Amino acid sequence: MQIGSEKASSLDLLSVVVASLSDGYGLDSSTGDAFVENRLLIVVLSIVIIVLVGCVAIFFVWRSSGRKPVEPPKPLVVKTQMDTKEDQGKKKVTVFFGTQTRTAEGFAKALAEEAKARYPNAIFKVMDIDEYATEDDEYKENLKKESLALFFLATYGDGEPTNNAARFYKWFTEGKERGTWLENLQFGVFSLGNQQYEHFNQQYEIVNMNSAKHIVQVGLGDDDQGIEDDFSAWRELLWPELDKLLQDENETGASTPYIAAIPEYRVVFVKLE
Ligand SMILES: Cc1cc2nc3c(=O)[nH]c(=O)nc-3n(C[C@H](O)[C@H](O)[C@H](O)COP(=O)(O)O)c2cc1C
Repeated sequence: MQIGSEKASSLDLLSVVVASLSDGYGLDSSTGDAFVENRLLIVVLSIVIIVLVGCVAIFFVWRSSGRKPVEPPKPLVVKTQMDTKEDQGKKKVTVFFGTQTRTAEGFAKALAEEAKARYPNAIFKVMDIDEYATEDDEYKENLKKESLALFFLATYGDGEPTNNAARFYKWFTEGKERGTWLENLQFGVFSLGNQQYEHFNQQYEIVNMNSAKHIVQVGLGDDDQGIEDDFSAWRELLWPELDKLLQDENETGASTPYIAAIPEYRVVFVKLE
């Protein structure tokens, strides 16, 4: 074999490599020779593998270049109740909740459900206060459009807001000109807390806006005593106020939504022959 020769072919080189490898692994010289003799087969196999790998690579390049760039998913448009035609002209009430362990959320939903039955001509929308606005400016723009809102806000730590109300709290307490754009907003607040804490129920203060009007006194829910009862008592104060705001003039009373169906009878006298 002409290793030193300048004309040594690549096949010779390969044979040498295979032969030296076989030596290194303790194969005897006859086995090594067998490898060398089959070098053509090895080279052919190598070429086949290289061609196959190349084809696969070309296929993937072709496939990816032929495809349209992946578009980012379109934001999910949530069809709110306000979007439908039959809802237009109806009065709208937004029920916000700021919660950590979901008590406030449960109260907000329970109230909205009962209110829907009482006031079929109004729309009640329950909102996680964090999801109400993605940008701080959106709070202002959205709140300007509200006319009636109910807030269920729990207090944590040293009178701090819940995580989902923290952004709203920061924006609201740092805001300067809220007086002007909240002129049209009427609202009610049910605050959730526990009197064992020093800063009992402080969160309601964040919605204690000057220009906006409380439709009902603030409900102070005390988790230490029976917050469900506090909620029920506050609800009873709320309904008469909502009656005034949401009941149609021709409605007799929202507290009696059930109308009994009275069957009609007709008496027919039959003359017997
Ligand atoms: C860790 C912790 C801290 C709390 N801090 C306060 C507080 O500072 N003031 C208060 O009035 N209540 C405080 N509470 C009571 C909660 O506000 C009360 O349990 C409320 O009902 C929880 O409402 P949520 O389930 O909607 O989060 C605290 C409760 C926990 C567990």
